[in-house]
Amino acid sequence: MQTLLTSAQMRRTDEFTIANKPIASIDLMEKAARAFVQSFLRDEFDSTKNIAIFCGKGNNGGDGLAIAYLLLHNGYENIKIYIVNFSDKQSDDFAINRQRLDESRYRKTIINKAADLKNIKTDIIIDAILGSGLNKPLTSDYADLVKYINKLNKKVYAVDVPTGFPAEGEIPSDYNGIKAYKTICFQRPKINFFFPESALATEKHEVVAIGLDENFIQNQDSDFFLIEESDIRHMLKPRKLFSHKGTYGHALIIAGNTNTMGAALLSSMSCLYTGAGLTTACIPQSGLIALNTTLPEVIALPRDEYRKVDNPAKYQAIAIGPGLGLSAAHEKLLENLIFDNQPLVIDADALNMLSERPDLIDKLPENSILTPHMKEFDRLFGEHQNWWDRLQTAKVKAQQLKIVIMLKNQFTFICVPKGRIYINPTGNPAMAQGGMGDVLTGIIAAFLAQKYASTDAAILACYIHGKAGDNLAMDKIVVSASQVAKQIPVEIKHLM
Ligand SMILES: NC(=O)C1=CN([C@@H]2O[C@H](COP(=O)(O)OP(=O)(O)OC[C@H]3O[C@@H](n4cnc5c(N)ncnc54)[C@H](OP(=O)(O)O)[C@@H]3O)[C@@H](O)[C@H]2O)[C@@H](O)CC1
Ligand SMILES: Nc1ncnc2c1ncn2[C@@H]1O[C@H](COP(=O)(O)OP(=O)(O)O)[C@@H](O)[C@H]1O
Repeated sequence: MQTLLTSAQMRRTDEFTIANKPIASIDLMEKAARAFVQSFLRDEFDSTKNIAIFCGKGNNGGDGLAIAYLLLHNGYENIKIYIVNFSDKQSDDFAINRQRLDESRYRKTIINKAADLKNIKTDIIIDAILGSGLNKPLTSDYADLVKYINKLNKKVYAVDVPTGFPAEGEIPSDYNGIKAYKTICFQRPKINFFFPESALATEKHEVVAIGLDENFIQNQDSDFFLIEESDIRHMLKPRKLFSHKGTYGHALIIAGNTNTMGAALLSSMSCLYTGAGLTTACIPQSGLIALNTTLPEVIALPRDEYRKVDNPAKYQAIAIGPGLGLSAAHEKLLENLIFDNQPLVIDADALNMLSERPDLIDKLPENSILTPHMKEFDRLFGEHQNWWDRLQTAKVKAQQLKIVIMLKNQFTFICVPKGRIYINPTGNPAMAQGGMGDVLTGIIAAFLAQKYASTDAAILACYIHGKAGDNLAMDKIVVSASQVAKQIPVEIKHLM
């Protein structure tokens, strides 16, 4: 897991690295600039392009100057350097890089106020005005300059963080910072890059290592952790010699209705393909033929007037919700399951019924897993105006109720009872299609059936679900939920 840090913690890491490694502050800046340029050159290899580099007077601007220097040395002739002179202060390393530039033949333009800028002709912009030192919203000249740059509608590469974008905390809905095409950030992604609102500031980000002390970073106190493939490889348990279906547990999927039988099929299919020893689908009578013909391996349990799961203890995992439909009978079924006090996976309509019965929320069995998307989450726990606040609520609820909350999105946040938030990096917009969440629910149930702890099951399921989607999307514009389900055993095999 990568520990993710706030700007203040990054600054401390910076200081610690300089104090404890044989590297001076200016050399760290040089390393950052080199790492930026390496990544930039992979995208922009045409050295005849016009590049405008805007540099503030802090360390972000210092990076910008070093980047300009390196690009010029790489044969990029058409570089214009703009020094944003809106403050009397300058950082030491900015000053050193500025002096180096002053002593060279390279020219620069000083901008004393936003209105100084007129008729800039450029193909590409590098934004090094303000970085992680941002400590208030952009106003006056900074706001005007950024507005001007955004209006040029050019490809903007941001250094470390787009100017005006808060690295953590609430992202204002009226965000007025730089709108970058790509942000190349140092050592760790900013926490806020994982929120949907970050699309206002950057289309994508790439993290480049600059030699900061990894031990120091990993040992910082943080709630945020980015899941890595190596974690998944460590967590997965191989199937054992002499094992049999009983070894891998029995999962019960309570799902489907007359018009939504597909949801039950998708969840059951992914449960089967994730390796549960036995999968039983509790479905409406009307779905029996569909189940028996499409998934002959799955046991059918008709749900007519079904109000109670007989002997729930015989299942190692119970998931309820996909395509279930809302009814008094289903609500009773959910209530009874909650009173049975066995951990549950609760998705879709089961979440919607739960939001109508707040009395049941407090009674959720410990280690249950809730898988809401944004709207389901807000129905359960109240409206939120932004993702930062929503995530804070999810974190608190997961701790209070001792459950796992998977707040689904492009980057899903997995909030666990210990107060940690795991961020899943896999998945892509080709997966934005109905049924994808049903598949996720089946995968979670299968991992629980195989006796993975709730937190591990949630992390594994989310990562592998997204990874399957990523690999399938390499040559497809859209990936269907059943394709993802069928890809799961292939992904698990690759990861083992
Ligand atoms: N740690 C790392 O990994 C490494 C970091 N490096 C680089 O350093 C960057 C951080 O640099 P930094 O700390 O000097 O701050 P930076 O963003 O340049 O701002 C300068 C000053 O602007 C001011 N200011 C803030 N907000 C404002 C506003 N809205 N409107 C007006 N003014 C505002 C504020 O000054 P103040 O208001 O406090 O006087 C602030 O101090 C980081 O992003 C990365 O690029 C690498 O070089 C090496 C490794
Ligand atoms: N753009 C995307 N990038 C990554 N994952 C996505 C994207 N869109 C959807 N997904 C994933 O697909 C699933 C959708 O869940 P959900 O909205 O409950 O779907 P459904 O109810 O149709 O089954 C989630 O796991 C989500 O993370």
